[in-house]
Amino acid sequence: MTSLTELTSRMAAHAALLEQSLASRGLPLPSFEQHAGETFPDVSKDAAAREARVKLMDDSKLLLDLLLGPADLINRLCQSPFEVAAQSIIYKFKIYDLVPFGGSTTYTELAAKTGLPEYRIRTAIRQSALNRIFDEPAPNVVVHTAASAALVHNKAIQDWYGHFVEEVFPSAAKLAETMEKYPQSTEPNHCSFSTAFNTKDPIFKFFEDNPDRQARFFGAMAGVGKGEGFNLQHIVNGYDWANVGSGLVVDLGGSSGFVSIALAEAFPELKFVVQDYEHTVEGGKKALPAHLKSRIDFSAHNFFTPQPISAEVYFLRHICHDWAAHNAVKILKSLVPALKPTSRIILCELVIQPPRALNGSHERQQRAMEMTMWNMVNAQERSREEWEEVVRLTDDRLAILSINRPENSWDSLIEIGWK
Ligand SMILES: C[S@@+](CC[C@H](N)C(=O)[O-])C[C@H]1O[C@@H](n2cnc3c(N)ncnc32)[C@H](O)[C@@H]1O
Repeated sequence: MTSLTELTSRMAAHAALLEQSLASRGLPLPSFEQHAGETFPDVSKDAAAREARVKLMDDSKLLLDLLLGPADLINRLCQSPFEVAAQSIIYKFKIYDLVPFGGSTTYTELAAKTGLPEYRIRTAIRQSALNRIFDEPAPNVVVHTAASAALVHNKAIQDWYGHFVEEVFPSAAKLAETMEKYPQSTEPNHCSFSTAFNTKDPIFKFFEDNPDRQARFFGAMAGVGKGEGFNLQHIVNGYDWANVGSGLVVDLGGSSGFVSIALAEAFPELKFVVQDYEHTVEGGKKALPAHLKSRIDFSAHNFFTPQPISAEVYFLRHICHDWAAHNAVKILKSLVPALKPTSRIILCELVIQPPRALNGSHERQQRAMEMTMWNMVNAQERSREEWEEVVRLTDDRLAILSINRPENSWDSLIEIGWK
């Protein structure tokens, strides 16, 4: 049993600590006012304040759940699809572009511009405002909040949001139906995404044939790298890249090459080849900054076929989690003949923890990633033991040499080499 007064006293102490840290750094109080920033004021350099913020998030969720009680908690959870459904209207009709930043509009004007009935627009925006995306400060007056403004000003957030409301959301609704149809399948196209989009292709092939969706997906993936947990600096600082010297890094399924770019900027000796589907590497090549052209190359390569390049490091970020074990093993097996005695395979992936081993926000992120892999690709995130099993099935001469999760990183760097 939890005492509400004890819980809220603990929260008050953490809130005071956090506010002191903000004040001592000259940072503003957190706000959703439209001119406020996109992220919580940066207290990342103050470990106690960071910890207080995480504890407050966990405690405020606990407080809300306790105050709801079991039956109302279920009721509220079951209403949550409507929260995303409202966002799908906002995305489809680009309502964020129709509200002037710094000014206001009306439901009447939004109805005229979108061709939707005024009462429908009003319902969608009032639902969304409960999540602080748009606000109605006076009747029939609609303004941006900092969150809705982020959808206008930050393309990566917009792409991430679009991918979720248009692809993840309809897929999630098909999960139980898909599991009933293919209860034991590990095929990549037996997933709720394939059911929702009525395709026999795995998602990446589907995207390859739908360039607009693919561009949005890559925008979304690049955006993920900008959040604190998936910040690319964790990769830059989380492995001894300097020790690779002027060696070659092959970035398998490297998309537009954004990880290789971050590493190349930090380690001027390293060289890279980014491998992915043809459209993808063509796009990456075109967008590559001129000063990196001599050190980052792109080549189309299917990672299920034998690796043609001999390199010091084969780097795979968020690749094996897209595939069931037998396919993850196939991807790694295709590297084995190319491995030199000193070569390393580095996986940048989550290492799933049991319940309550992490703080609530971190655990929520892990569970969301597990659900994403299940829904979108019929694959899975893995625990340490499950990663060890993938390596053992690849080649029993290989082993995990180290696993490093940099502080505040969601991903770990899993280093694999010869025993
Ligand atoms: C989840 S994304 C990860 C992208 C990037 N590594 C990152 O960290 O965000 C998976 C990538 O694998 C690529 N991919 C999927 N199947 C592939 C295949 N058979 N051969 C090469 N690349 C593939 C996709 O095009 C996509 O860029």
